[in-house]
Amino acid sequence: MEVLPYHNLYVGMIETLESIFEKGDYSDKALERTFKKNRLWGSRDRGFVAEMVYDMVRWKRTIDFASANALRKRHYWDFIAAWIVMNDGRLPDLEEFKKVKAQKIKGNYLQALRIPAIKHSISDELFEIGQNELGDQWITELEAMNQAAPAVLRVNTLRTNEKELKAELLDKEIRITKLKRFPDAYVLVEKENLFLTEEFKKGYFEMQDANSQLVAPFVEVEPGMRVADACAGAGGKSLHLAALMENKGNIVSMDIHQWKLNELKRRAKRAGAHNIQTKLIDSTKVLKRFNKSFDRVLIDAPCTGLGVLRRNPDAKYKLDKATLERVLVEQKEILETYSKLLKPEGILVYVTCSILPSENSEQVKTFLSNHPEFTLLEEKTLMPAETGFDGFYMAKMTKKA
Ligand SMILES: C[S@@+](CC[C@H](N)C(=O)[O-])C[C@H]1O[C@@H](n2cnc3c(N)ncnc32)[C@H](O)[C@@H]1O
Repeated sequence: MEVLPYHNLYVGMIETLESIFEKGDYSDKALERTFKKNRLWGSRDRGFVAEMVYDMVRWKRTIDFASANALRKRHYWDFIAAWIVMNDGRLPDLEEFKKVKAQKIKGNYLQALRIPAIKHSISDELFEIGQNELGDQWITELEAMNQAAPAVLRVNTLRTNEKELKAELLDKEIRITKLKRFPDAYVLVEKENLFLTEEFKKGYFEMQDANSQLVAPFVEVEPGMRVADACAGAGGKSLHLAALMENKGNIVSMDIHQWKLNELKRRAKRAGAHNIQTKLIDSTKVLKRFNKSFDRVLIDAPCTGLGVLRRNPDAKYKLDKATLERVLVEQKEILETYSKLLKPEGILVYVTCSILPSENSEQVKTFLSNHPEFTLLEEKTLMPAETGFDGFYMAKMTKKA
């Protein structure tokens, strides 16, 4: 690991970690604030701080153990030192690192490796949940999800095409390579902040994990159809559906939060997606008029997010059994409620970004046993370790005439 020696970088790092660990801020937002405050940092400085912060969030529990609970004592310098020592890095020659006992840290770290939940930096409760549902596979998946996620983009075919986007980005020395088996997915070769590019502002692409890009094609939409995106959030899937439908037909993007739908509208405008209409679901009554009116219903259900821990490592310490129980009830209700919107012979797709069978195949099995008018057409579980991308589950069902 390359370790930069400048004192101010560590001060910024500590401020960022405090706001993440103590105030519960999102890592990207906390980093953004730190960078705004330190405008003189160059790209190498920013890259170093960002990578350290993301890694330390990912390995928080392991580092805390190796540093003899530095975090609990709010000894952030010791916490950072432990991370550097664990990675065989050279501690910078700074006053705050002078008293660090590297041998002690290494000894603690060896001990940490013998306790699975600490080794994989996850809460005991969540470790147990995964093990109960996935057995030995859980460790393999945890190992995969403790890696940094690749940056993947989806070319927005409503605005541009592969050739044009590639050429424009290359002009700025940004290289992307095509991912086989994913029609519009490209992976970023070197780290870059793509959100700052002119091409992003023009709506030429969206950042979207490769497996997530398999959801909209799974819905089998066609131009001119009427489609409900029942849990649309900020619209990742709605935008992709609009592109596949070539802006023809009608997508109703629903959510229980207006602020998410506002963000969706903003993104749709940028992406040139004109066939999306948003609908706030503030009571199930508003859904009555939509009964049996859609050719396709996509339910991208709220879930534990256990397939996307790479992007959201903080969840490893926050998710618990009570959250899982609550989410299971919500998913069941959402399936009941929104499946009513489907026309006979239409297609209903249930999706989560979790890898737990209880949120996935078991939910679908229960739904099908209560609804003999539906039949299962296809089911896919995408595991992070096998695919190299985020974990997803999708089930395709149809309703008899
Ligand atoms: C997995 S996220 C959706 C992500 C989104 N489809 C995307 O591709 O960006 C689940 C969404 O379901 C919404 N939600 C939760 N309960 C809901 C309900 N009863 N009806 C509609 N949406 C709901 C949440 O607000 C959240 O935005």
